[in-house]
Amino acid sequence: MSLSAGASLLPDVRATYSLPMRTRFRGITVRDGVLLRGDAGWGEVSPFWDYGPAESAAWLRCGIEAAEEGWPEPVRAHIPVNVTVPAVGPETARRVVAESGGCTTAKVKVAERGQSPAEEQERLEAVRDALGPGGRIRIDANAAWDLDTALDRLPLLDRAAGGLEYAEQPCAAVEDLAALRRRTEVPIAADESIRRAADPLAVRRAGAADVVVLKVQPLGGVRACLRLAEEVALPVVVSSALESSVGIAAGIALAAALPELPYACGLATVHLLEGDTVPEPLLPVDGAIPVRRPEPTAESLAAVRADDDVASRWRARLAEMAAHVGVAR
Ligand SMILES: O=C(O)CCC(=O)C1=CC=C[C@@H](O)[C@@H]1C(=O)O
Ligand SMILES: [Mg+2]
Repeated sequence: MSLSAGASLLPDVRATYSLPMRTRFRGITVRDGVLLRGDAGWGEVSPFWDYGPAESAAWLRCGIEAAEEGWPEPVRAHIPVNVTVPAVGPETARRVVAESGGCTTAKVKVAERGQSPAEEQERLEAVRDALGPGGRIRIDANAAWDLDTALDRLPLLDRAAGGLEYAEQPCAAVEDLAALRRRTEVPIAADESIRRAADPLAVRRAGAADVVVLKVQPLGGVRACLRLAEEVALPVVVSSALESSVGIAAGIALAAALPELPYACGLATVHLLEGDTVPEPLLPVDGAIPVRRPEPTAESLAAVRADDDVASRWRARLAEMAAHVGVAR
């Protein structure tokens, strides 16, 4: 089945998976999605449920690229990755770092609703303690702070962490990121301002970031991200959208194909799931994930199969996304 030959068709939908999260993350406790299979291999399509059909269309394009076209040649064999520390208490944070598979960079979630600044500081102190002085710590506030709160919090969290590598999306608005960047020593990374923006290049024009975070599914696939990386001309961190290993493989393919990769990537998130779609998950060893493309098996898919209700919701959703992308089912 080929996309270039006449009418475009959706690759075979082979499975709908559903996996509990080990810790609540981004407000979700279960991750689910569909797996496509085409001539080039397996692809994952797993937009979060709060994304509508238009925004989710990019996620489908990424899955179709994986299944039908495959990815550009890698220029490296291993991708250094960060351990992702959810908004947990200090003891759990310490354990997450210790069980990360040798990661020396940690990305720590902050600005969780209902948590105090003191809890964030304790989490960062625990992560620094677990990583040691040579480790790197970045935080992600998911656009939750206004400019004044960010100006207030950043120096405190920078101190608690013993130095921050960068702060990811501290504020929502590009102008606020730019204003903050002018007034703080901590480098700024843009995530939502890239993946959920009508104009991802606005970040560059405004001088709003030192680093951009690229996620292959929300940005429409590996090739679309390579083009964007070239246009935006800032250092790139490839991060996951909490996919199973089939989807993580697309992020790994992007990280492997980028001409420069100066930072650890946020692709070690299979740890956050209770199980995986493949028998050999894409997890770090000595702080890096090897560049490979794991394949599901009948057994691995059976173990994570979504129930009929979830599967039928995904069928309906996929039909809406396919209509946006212009592929027939
Ligand atoms: O970057 C990482 O280390 C892991 C991925 C990650 O943090 C995220 C994945 C998907 C949705 C987000 O809430 C979150 C992020 O904002 O970066
Ligand atoms: Mg982020």
